[in-house]
Amino acid sequence: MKDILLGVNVDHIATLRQARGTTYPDPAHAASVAEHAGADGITIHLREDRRHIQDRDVYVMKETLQTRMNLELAVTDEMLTIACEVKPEFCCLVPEKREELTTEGGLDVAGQQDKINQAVAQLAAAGVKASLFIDADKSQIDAAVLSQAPFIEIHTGCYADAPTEELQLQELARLKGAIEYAHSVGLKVNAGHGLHYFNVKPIAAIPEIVELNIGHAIVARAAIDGLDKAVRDMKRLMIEARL
Ligand SMILES: CC(=O)[C@@H](O)[C@H](O)COP(=O)(O)O
Ligand SMILES: NCC(=O)COP(=O)(O)O
Repeated sequence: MKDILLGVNVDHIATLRQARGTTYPDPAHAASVAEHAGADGITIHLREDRRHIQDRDVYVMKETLQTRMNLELAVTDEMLTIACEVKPEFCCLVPEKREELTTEGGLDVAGQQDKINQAVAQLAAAGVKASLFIDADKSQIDAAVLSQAPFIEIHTGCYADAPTEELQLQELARLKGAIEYAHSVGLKVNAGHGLHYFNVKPIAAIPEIVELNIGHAIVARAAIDGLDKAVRDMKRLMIEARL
């Protein structure tokens, strides 16, 4: 059986922190817990609007991660400068829209080939392996090969969000075809977005996938699984205060 890696995305821990402007919960702390639980890497997305991960988090995690950082970034001068300074092991280039709830689609590599080629070369010169977050589309895969990025991450959102089982099976077949093709042309293939406890298995079974990046479902599960202890701890403190 071939190994598959899990990259845990801790953006959603930072979302909770930013909602109140507190210092907790700390994504670096969450990353450490995830690593102790077996995460093979930590994914963070420094969005241009800084809605969750902050610059400071990136620099702190560069010092504290025991595994490796996969830093997701938009293809802008500001972000590429940060990536070249931080030098994460991987940098995943993603599309970004300010008003989106989450990353809605893959990066259009074919439509901005020169810009992506330059970004991949800039990262490579800094010793950072680039990954391109793309849809399961042959023309985007071919463009990724042209860019010389060693990795792609296939966006699994269309599969995860498919409204019926039939459409989900169609999406799964499309993902499998694209992943097989990408692997055959020499790319290392990761996948992720929208994966959760009830839809991950058919994706994890695709043998060419190196790593899955999963965040929202894991953080949501952690909140529910940890709630019992969290309530007990608070109640105990309150009772202790009256003793
Ligand atoms: C590119 C990607 O899929 C992740 O960065 C994911 O989007 C993280 O969550 P947000 O979309 O909430 O930033
Ligand atoms: N690149 C996908 C990712 O990092 C995690 O996405 P999600 O599980 O939070 O939807």
